[in-house]
Amino acid sequence: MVTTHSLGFPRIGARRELKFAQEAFWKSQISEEDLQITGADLRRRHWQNQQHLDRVPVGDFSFYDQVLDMTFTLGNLPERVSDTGGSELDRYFRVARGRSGQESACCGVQAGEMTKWFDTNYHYIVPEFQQHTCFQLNANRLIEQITEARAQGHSPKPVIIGPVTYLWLGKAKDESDRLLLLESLLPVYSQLLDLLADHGIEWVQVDEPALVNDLDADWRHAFSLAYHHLKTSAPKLLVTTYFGELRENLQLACELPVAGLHLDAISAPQEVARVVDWLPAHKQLSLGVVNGRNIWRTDLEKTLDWLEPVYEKLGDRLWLAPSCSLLHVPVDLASEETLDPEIRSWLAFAIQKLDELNTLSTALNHGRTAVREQLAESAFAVNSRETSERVHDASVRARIADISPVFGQRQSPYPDRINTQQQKLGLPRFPTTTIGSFPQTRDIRQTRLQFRKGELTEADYNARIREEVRRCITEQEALGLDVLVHGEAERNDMVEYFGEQLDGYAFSQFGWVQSYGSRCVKPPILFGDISRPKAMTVEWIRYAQSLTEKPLKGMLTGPVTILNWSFVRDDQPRRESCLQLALAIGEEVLDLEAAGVGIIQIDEAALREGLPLRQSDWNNYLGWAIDAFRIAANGVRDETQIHTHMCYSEFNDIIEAIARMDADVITIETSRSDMELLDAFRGFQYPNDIGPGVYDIHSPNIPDSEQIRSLMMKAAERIPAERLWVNPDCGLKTRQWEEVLPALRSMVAAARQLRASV
Ligand SMILES: Nc1nc2c(c(=O)[nH]1)N[C@@H](CNc1ccc(C(=O)N[C@@H](CCC(=O)N[C@@H](CCC(=O)N[C@@H](CCC(=O)O)C(=O)O)C(=O)O)C(=O)O)cc1)CN2
Ligand code: MET
Ligand SMILES: [Zn+2]
Repeated sequence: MVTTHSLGFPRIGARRELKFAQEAFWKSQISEEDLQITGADLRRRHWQNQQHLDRVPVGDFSFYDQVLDMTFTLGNLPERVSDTGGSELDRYFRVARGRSGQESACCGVQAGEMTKWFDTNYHYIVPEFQQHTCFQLNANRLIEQITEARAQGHSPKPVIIGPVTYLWLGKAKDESDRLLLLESLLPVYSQLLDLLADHGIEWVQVDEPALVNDLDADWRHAFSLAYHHLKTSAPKLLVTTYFGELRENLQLACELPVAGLHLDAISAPQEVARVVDWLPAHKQLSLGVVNGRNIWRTDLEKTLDWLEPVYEKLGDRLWLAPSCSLLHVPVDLASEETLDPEIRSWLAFAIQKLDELNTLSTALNHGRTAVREQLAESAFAVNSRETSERVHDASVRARIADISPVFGQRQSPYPDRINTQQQKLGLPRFPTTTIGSFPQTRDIRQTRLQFRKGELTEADYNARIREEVRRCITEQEALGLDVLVHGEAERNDMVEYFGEQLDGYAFSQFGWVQSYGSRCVKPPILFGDISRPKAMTVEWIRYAQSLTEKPLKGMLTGPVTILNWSFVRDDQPRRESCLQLALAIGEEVLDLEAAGVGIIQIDEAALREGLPLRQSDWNNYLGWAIDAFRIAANGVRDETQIHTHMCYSEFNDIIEAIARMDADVITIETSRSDMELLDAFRGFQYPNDIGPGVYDIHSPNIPDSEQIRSLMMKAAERIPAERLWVNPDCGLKTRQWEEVLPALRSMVAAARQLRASV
């Protein structure tokens, strides 16, 4: 018999129950106990959703982030929170979100750095290390949840992040070599595993996705070392890898002295056969056969075609699971009532994916006839999608075939056109601007909800959003900002908003996926060839410009980001979909220009995140991704200034690609890294203008002007002052007006001081 399990389940809740509880707790509207009750309810429900599995994951639930949970389990709290009072949960959220000086009688606490979880849109809190970091086991959370799962009749399989990946994900704050900490980390893992054994745990899932990355000899050695150290522990270890191919680490992974290995058969299908051959006969092999990163139904028959021979070879040693944790997909398709029925029939969310898993295991255990109906349904859906006329659009294909290199070429090189732009715009030195969005207040979201429910007419909705745009312009003028934005009040999300307006896209009602903490996204579903039926943003931008004499920056999301933050087609290369998006956004850029918008920002927030995990695949990706941006952006006249924005980007290794975008101004995240990121720009002599983010918008901390000024001074050591802009790290939509106004006041004040002194 095959064993079924899952690597993790979405924790936010089908109706985002966790999000609402977290946010209420942070606002002191509910107690810690209330929040704990919501957590327990969600765990109960999610284990129920997974009850057909032979083993359910325990420890995948989190009040903020599973990496931060591991940091607490290992007693690796940053020193700055250790004596800040309150309960453990208070300290936990303090690392996650920071604490402002205003909030406590004492002092502010800086939030932990947040960064992307591999190539996903999930963000984790980066573990912090120092040369003398000591680890100390705190297993309460895990043990309690194991007890909880058992009491509910489940067979728990604790999930932890493995020691090597834990170090890999973190950062040494003192430049020491974090790998040296492995020696002191391993005894704590041993202790944890022993404790789990004492609690009768048979299998532990140890996540080691670092194995799908490029590893140097030291990191590879760390894997052998770690698992030789842990091999004497009592529970059996299932080392899980996902998100990519093992490649040169395949043998290493197979030879680790553990009882089982999980391979992501969706992103590494061609490695299945090799692993089946290599894996020593006493080990279990878990295969991730249902895609945990997208929402398409699995072609069950095709999967069985290759899986049955594997089962014949492995017999009981075979386990089946989704390719990775289901954290990256929405919970339940059954809630979706407004999706087009044809498109809906092509989809599977987390619960449906587990059903598919169940069908596959039944087919292996009892033969295909035992699940004849399910297989027929799957085949029907797959066929319907393959042959649907809604997927293919000949005119889009024709436009793609017409693309030529001139599409991506500005009329003149940057040094020439920047002069034209400066003459036209007349901006001061250190121009101030924002990244686009202003607070998405409860009021705006309620308004949108009412409109969606039909309680508000389109005219009324538009009037209310216009009011919000007006307020936003008034506030920016009062602040004295130099380049204004309309504030994005009309957008639910910077990607979903465009998805809703483009042909070739569908969108869900409840398809929420956690992005970080309590923040979720509803990735739109790119199912067919993309085209733009009509202008998407022009009316809003034109309206905003009509309210001010100051230059207004039009705001678009770029093709690469729309692609990376959508659920995308698996029936054509990503490159193809991206070029189609580029043509659509390019049309919008030209419409904005024609409407008299002199500055256009095209956000490519997710460009870096889409970078393949393996460096040898970068050039290919960067080639088409940067081409797509250029096609979208560069059809404008010299006097039109193109901005782009990227967040959480480590630029060092892709700076040349970024330069090739040829945007006139790039605004980037840097503040949490203390302008360190700018070293990339210094080394390469990045030619164009740069706005290094001067304050972290993800934290409620309000910066003072001195902090900002000193950051800008650091920036000026690296970039010529005349090329610097002053702006926050990212959009302000997640903040409150009460936070935004004083922060921007500090920012404008800092810019004025700089103009006087530098
Ligand atoms: N797609 C995407 N990925 C991204 C980012 C991004 O902006 N977009 N930014 C980076 C950081 N990630 C982020 C992800 C989400 C949010 C965010 O603010 N999300 C909102 C939801 C945005 C949204 O779609 N809102 C809808 C629906 C809002 C809603 O919840 N409505 C309520 C009713 C209103 C209420 O009572 O609040 C309901 O439907 O029940 C709208 O505005 O229309 C949230 O979680 O709160 C921010 C940053 C990286 N990845
Ligand atoms: N223009 C967008 C905003 O300001 C860019 C955000 S990047 C995640 O919200
Ligand atoms: Zn951003």
